[in-house]
Amino acid sequence: MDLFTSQIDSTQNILPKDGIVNYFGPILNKEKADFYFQQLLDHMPWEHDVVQMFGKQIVTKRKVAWFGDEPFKYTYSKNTKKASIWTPELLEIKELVEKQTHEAFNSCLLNLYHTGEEGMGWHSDDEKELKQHGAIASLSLGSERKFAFKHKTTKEKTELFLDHGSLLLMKGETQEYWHHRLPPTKKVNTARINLTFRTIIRKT
Ligand SMILES: O=C(O)CCC(=O)C(=O)O
Ligand SMILES: [Fe+2]
Repeated sequence: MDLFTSQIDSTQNILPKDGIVNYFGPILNKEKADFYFQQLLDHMPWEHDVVQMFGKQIVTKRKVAWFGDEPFKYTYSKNTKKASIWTPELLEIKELVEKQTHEAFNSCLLNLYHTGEEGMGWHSDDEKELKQHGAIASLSLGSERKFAFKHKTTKEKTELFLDHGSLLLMKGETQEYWHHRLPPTKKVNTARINLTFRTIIRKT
């Protein structure tokens, strides 16, 4: 193990309280991370997202794609989407993420940020379709970006950089007590793809 990787402790909680966030650093080597980045960039059915802002529907520059075990329906910002079924590449990545985290996931939301000027505002991943206190694993590909957490009541902040091929895991009460965001930046001119693996509650 080299000095760089040995400095990342994936068992360390990067939140001071009210939730658990672990940063694993890169779990893919550069060659594999470059390969998946290009594959996903070229072959995902990318669509602009629609979000609710000050009571209005806004079409984002950022694009999304959504996959799952089944054609799950998922509603956020008053917008209902239907999941596509996993591609072979996404299944490979999902298995890798599950092995690292010892968690299981049944869906994935992918985000494509074309440049640093695209980001995602403060939110928590607490939609009613998601398993309560379920783990969310976030794999980053492409340009390195800052990611931030802010406590909903105390406003404490924690920030970190998400590297090419890296994995972040949010679990426990994280979504209940913390917001997170991907701040926009003028310092980055290249694209980033993020995959967030989640658990959707199956309706019986
Ligand atoms: O791009 C990221 O790192 C975060 C994405 C995110 O928070 C989400 O999709 O809910
Ligand atoms: Fe999120």
